[in-house]
Amino acid sequence: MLCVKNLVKTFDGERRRRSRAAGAEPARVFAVNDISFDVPNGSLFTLLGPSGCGKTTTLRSIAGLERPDSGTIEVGGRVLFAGGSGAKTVNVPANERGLGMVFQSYAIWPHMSVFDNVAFPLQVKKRASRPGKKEIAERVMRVLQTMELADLADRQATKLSGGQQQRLALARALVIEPPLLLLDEPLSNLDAKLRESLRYELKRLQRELGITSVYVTHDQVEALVLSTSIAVMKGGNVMQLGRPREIYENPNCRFVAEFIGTSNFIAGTVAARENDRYAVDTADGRLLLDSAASIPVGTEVVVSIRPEAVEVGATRAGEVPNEWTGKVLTRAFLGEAVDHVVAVGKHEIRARGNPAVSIEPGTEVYLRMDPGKLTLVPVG
Ligand SMILES: Nc1ncnc2c1ncn2[C@@H]1O[C@H](COP(=O)(O)OP(=O)(O)OP(=O)(O)O)[C@@H](O)[C@H]1O
Repeated sequence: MLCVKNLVKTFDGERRRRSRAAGAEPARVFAVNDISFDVPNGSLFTLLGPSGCGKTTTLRSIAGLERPDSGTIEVGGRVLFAGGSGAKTVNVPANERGLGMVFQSYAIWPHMSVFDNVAFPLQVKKRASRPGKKEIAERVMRVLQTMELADLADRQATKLSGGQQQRLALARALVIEPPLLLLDEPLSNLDAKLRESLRYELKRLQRELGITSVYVTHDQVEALVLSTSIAVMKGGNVMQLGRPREIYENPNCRFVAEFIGTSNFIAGTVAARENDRYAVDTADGRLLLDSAASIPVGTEVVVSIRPEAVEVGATRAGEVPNEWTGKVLTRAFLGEAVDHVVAVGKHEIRARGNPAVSIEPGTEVYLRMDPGKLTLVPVG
């Protein structure tokens, strides 16, 4: 459905004092640095990354609100942008791209009712493609029902709660039945509880309506919950692209592992390998792990393990791989889980588990790490 190829977007950077004196051109900032991705029909694709990584610029380029330096953007086979050396330039204006957009600030029209807010994008269509009054009313009510706002159709838009206003913004984007929906941090202005419930609602809607969407967020949990696939961005580049579980369980670099959740990192050297079973020697003992990666014996690596994959026990299991002895340093109750930070030699390892297992700091414990849940991360 959406195909982005070799997209580059630069901005004028800050002029350095000395180079300004010499009359030099300001340096260019590569907000988006040659990225490519495809979003299949009906899926929700997330651009995830820290502030300034280029996700909004990518989204705005797709929307037609930013003019890329080069690359191509196609939606459903229609070229919306093509540019760069040698290419014939195409740049369809934003209002002719027919895409749905929802932004962080929901920007509903305050002087209108809920119904009129949603009807407006249809009423202002060019005469040839504008639906009749009856059809507009039907389409508006259908989308209001989906968003569970039908009962509030006559209410003035400003007299809605934050969550209802954001649902209204979504309804307004959906009513034009866009081939592609662009969402830029649509939940970030809401409080934590509402954000969570709308997250699930969005997922349900996306599934039911099968809308192809591009979603921008810096919230890794939101990305994991909502997405069909995720592109993790850093400094204008896509560091890893994959399904949520793949990215969470098999991060391809330390940046992704750290960004997508709290991981434990244990440095070591590959000591042996037999098929997919690796032995990695670390400062605090040997770790056995399964990986399909092809890494030669002698390579320095980092082993990553999620806190929830580390089991803490007060008694020794024996005869299991990766059982390490340590001492509980701290314990934190998180409601549905308990975190223990355990000192093992040089390492401090975080374990997250069932709150039924809560162990006093100072206690000697046994950590068990399942070889299938350890990930080899290339150093660097
Ligand atoms: N209009 C602009 N002029 C100059 N630099 C810009 C402009 N817009 C963005 N940038 C720069 O481009 C880079 C990418 O910005 P972008 O807004 O795409 O990041 P982001 O990942 O969406 O961040 P955030 O989550 O904070 O919105 C940043 O270094 C930013 O400072």
